[in-house]
This record gives sequence, C-alpha cells and structure tokens, in this order.
Amino acid sequence: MLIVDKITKSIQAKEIVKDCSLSVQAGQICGLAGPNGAGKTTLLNCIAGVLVPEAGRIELDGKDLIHEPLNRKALFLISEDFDEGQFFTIRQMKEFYSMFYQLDEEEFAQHLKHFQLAEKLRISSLSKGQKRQALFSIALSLDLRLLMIDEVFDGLDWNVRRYLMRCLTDKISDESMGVLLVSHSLKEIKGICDHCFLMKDQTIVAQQDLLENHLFRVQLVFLQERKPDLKTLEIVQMEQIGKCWNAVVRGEEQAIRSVIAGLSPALADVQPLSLEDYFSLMTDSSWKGVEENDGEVF
Ligand SMILES: Nc1ncnc2c1ncn2[C@@H]1O[C@H](COP(=O)(O)OP(=O)(O)OP(=O)(O)O)[C@@H](O)[C@H]1O
Repeated sequence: MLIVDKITKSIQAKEIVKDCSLSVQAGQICGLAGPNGAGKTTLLNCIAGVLVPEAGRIELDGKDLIHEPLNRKALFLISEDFDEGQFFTIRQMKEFYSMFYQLDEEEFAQHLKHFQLAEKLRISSLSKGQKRQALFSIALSLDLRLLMIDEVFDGLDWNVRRYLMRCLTDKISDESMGVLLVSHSLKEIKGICDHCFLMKDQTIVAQQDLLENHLFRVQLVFLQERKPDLKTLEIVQMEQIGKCWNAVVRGEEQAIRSVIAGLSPALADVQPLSLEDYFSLMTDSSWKGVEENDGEVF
C-alpha cells in the first residue's frame, strides 16, 4: 500500500533523511521509533507532502505522492506541532477538513461525544489534550487509506489512549487502511503495532515484525573452549565471555534449536529477544527508548 523507497531530504544543505525506505500494508499498524533528531518527523512530512524530497519514490496504492498532490487526499497526518489556533471552533475545524476529505458526520459526532466535546466549543477554550482529541475525532472520521500520527499519545491521559488504540485497531481490521505512527514509547509500540521500524542517523536501520518474533538470544556453554559453528544460522551479533557464547540469531526457533542441539553444548538457552534489546543492539547504548513502568494498562 504505502511504499517509501530511498527517500532523501536535505534542509539548509544538511541531510535530514537519507536513503530511507519502509512500507505499510493495509490492515497494518506500523510504528516508527528512534532517538531524538533521527529524522522521523521529517520522514512523515515527506510522505504527507509537507516537504518535498530530493530523491526517492513515495507511492500509495501505486500512486505517486511526491508529484501528484491530489493523491494525498487518501492520507492524513496528525503532526506533533499541529496549529489548531487557526480555527475558531471545533465545527470550523471540521468544515475545513470536509472541504478536502470525505468526513463521516455520524462517526465524528460519536467520537466528540465520547470525549465530551461539542462542535460549538472554541478551540482556545480547550486544553492541549482536548485539542488533540478534537483532531483525532476528525482524523478517525475521514475516508482514508493511510493515517499517520506523530507522537501518537503525546499529552493524552491513559483513558483516551486506550480509546484511541481501540479505534485504530477497529479502523484497520477490515484492511481498508493502514496506520504509521511515531512514538518514543516502545511499550506503546508493542501494545498496538504489528511491525516496527527503527530510524537512526537519518535512515531506517532495523525493523521487526511484532506479531511473529524471529530474533532470539542464544547462550551456549562448551566444556572445551571452542567457537561454535553456527554458519547455517543468521547471526546478528556474537560475543565470547570465557566458555560462554552469547549470540543474537534471526530465524525460526525450531531450526535454531536443532542446529544448537547438533553442537552438543554443555548448556544451551534460547530466548526470544525483546524489542528493547533488539533496538538497543541496533543503536548506541545511550538510547533505549522510553519504557514506562507506571502501571498504565495497554
Ligand atoms: N526546518 C528545519 N531546519 C533545520 N533543521 C531541521 C529542520 N527540521 C528538522 N531539522 C533537523 O533535522 C533533524 C531531524 O529532525 P526531526 O524532527 O525529523 O527528528 P525526529 O526524529 O522527529 O526527532 P524527535 O524524536 O526529537 O521529535 C534534527 O537534527 C533537526 O534539528
């Protein structure tokens, strides 16, 4: 559905996004994570047409998004720094977007009601979170193929987060659309996404399927000191500490276990690799994502 192929974007002669590729399928919620300044927002802005990349291809359902602005009618970006101040009331905001998109009035009214908001309310009278709720009410009521959300749950309380997660999951369930969201919270990404891309140093450096884990942490201990022959496996990383070998391996668990059994180690342990560990491995140790432990329910 969405194909981003080798996108490069410079601002003031500085490369902000470099050779960046990703894809989102209909029926998928994809997360985009990465350290501050990696280029995530810039990439979303390129897809949304806010910025024009110098090189690369962006297509939605095979239609060019870079050079054909009308094709962008099938997508919507809820950006981090959206300026709601340009509208007087929620109704005015809705009417503005209705000029470009097909908006389901009934669905919009339902979301507003859930958030205990009314169309007549002045935007300036709303809190930061309520402004975002009004914008979400609009975005969720549009006839879209792709919804993109920057800092998805920023400024929203846990009840609203849960409601939005349910709405997004409902939206993609009939495979009529896909979602691409940026979050610094790996917990949020794990809670809602099917697939996650990691962006670092202006490009996508890793991705992981969150429905099926194909990455494992393998620990092997041999009685004699020797390097295990794991040639038939895809090794992401391997290190030796004395007689213990620690490896991160990509593949099917059964196949990994059977190769290991053939090596007859004194001790063997195979565990799925967590998203945090994988991303820590792929980035420097200074960024481990945000992992909340505050009892939020997701
Ligand atoms: N208009 C601009 N002019 C100059 N530099 C810019 C501009 N927009 C972004 N940058 C630079 O590009 C880099 C990437 O910014 P971007 O906002 O895309 O990163 P991000 O991954 O979304 O970061 P964060 O997680 O902090 O929101 C940063 O170093 C930023 O300073």
